[in-house]
Amino acid sequence: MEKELRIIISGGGTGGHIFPAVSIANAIIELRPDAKILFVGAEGRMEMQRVPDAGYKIIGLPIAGFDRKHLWKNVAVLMKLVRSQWKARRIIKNFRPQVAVGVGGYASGPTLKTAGMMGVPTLIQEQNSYAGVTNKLLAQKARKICVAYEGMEKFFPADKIIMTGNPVRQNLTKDMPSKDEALRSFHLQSGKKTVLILGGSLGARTINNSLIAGLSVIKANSDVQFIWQTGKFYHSQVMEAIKATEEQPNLFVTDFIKDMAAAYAAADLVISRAGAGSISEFCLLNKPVVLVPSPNVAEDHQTKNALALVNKQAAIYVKDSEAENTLLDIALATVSDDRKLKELSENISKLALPDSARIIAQEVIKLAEESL
Ligand SMILES: CC(=O)N[C@H]1[C@@H](OP(=O)(O)OP(=O)(O)OC[C@H]2O[C@@H](n3ccc(=O)[nH]c3=O)[C@H](O)[C@@H]2O)O[C@H](CO)[C@@H](O)[C@@H]1O
Repeated sequence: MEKELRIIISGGGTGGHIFPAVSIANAIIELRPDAKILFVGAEGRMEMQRVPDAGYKIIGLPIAGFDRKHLWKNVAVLMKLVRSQWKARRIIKNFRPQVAVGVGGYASGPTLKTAGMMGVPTLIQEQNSYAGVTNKLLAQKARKICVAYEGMEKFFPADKIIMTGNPVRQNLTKDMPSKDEALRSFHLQSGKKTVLILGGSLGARTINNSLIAGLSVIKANSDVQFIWQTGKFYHSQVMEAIKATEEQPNLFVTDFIKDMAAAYAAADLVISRAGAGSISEFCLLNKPVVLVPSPNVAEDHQTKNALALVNKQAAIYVKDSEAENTLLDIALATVSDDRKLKELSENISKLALPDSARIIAQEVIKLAEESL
């Protein structure tokens, strides 16, 4: 009889780390339905809700990020780090995984470091074109490093790197509803052009402000409708602004979209930040997109993510600082230009890397079996 596989997956903080993790877990279960998977996240962060939503168990560590502005506050952060390592040690002792997978974000640091110290092989997945601090630290001990962009030898030992692309949640490619069904679920009309507005998993201030500034234009263009994801932080501000303009029948507004398959099925055009996970989804689903990279991320990596597409005429680029003046006009002109939509869709489809989750899952299972 095959011995039971036991795998820890750790990381989170934003959807960009959580959803690839869920997708890897699903692919492992597809290949080995008997595998036991345990997630380890950070208390109070998004993964503590999204991972159970996806049907997996998660335990939280009391970890927090370093405060670069108020250095004195980091004494408490260091204490939390030590407590997290103890907790990670207990989790690993009880669960006895054969492999630990890190997807970046706070929790993967103490979990994978402790796993490595306890002799458990580790694999990390880096989603971006610029490696995160945690993954760079964990790379020395990791057995395999799965990446989505060329040139990652700058950050990681070349012999450990495997080019896999970013895993995308399986339901986005398998169970897409029809466009009409999708539109109905957002209480929007069929037969109208639809723009999906995404601010990454947390929402984007600039994108929200650009749309708020254009509310009267949106109202006047009643032949175009919008699905607008504001992010939790900005939701009430956006709702207030909309209320002030009275009725807006061509808008569906929400803080977070759970059913992204429906959102993509409904959309003729997407406006979005340039997070690595979102970009992988646009490529796989051949979605025409206007990208507004966040300027507030390490090494400006979203601009690099975006330019990889823009340089191949596979996306439209709007600079964050220019969005308030130009974003809505560009989106409205693009969504009514069928030739342009087709060209963007064809070009972006060429950049898709399907099968990413399955390839990573195979590597994870291989490592686990080696230590059975
Ligand atoms: C501000 C910040 O630190 N952003 C980083 C974060 O982005 P962020 O967390 O925004 O991540 P991504 O753009 O990579 O992915 C967002 C994910 O959330 C999903 N989604 C989004 C909105 C919604 O309402 N519902 C929903 O399910 C998308 O389908 C996608 O799967 O991680 C990415 C991957 O490491 C990085 O490239 C980004 O720079």
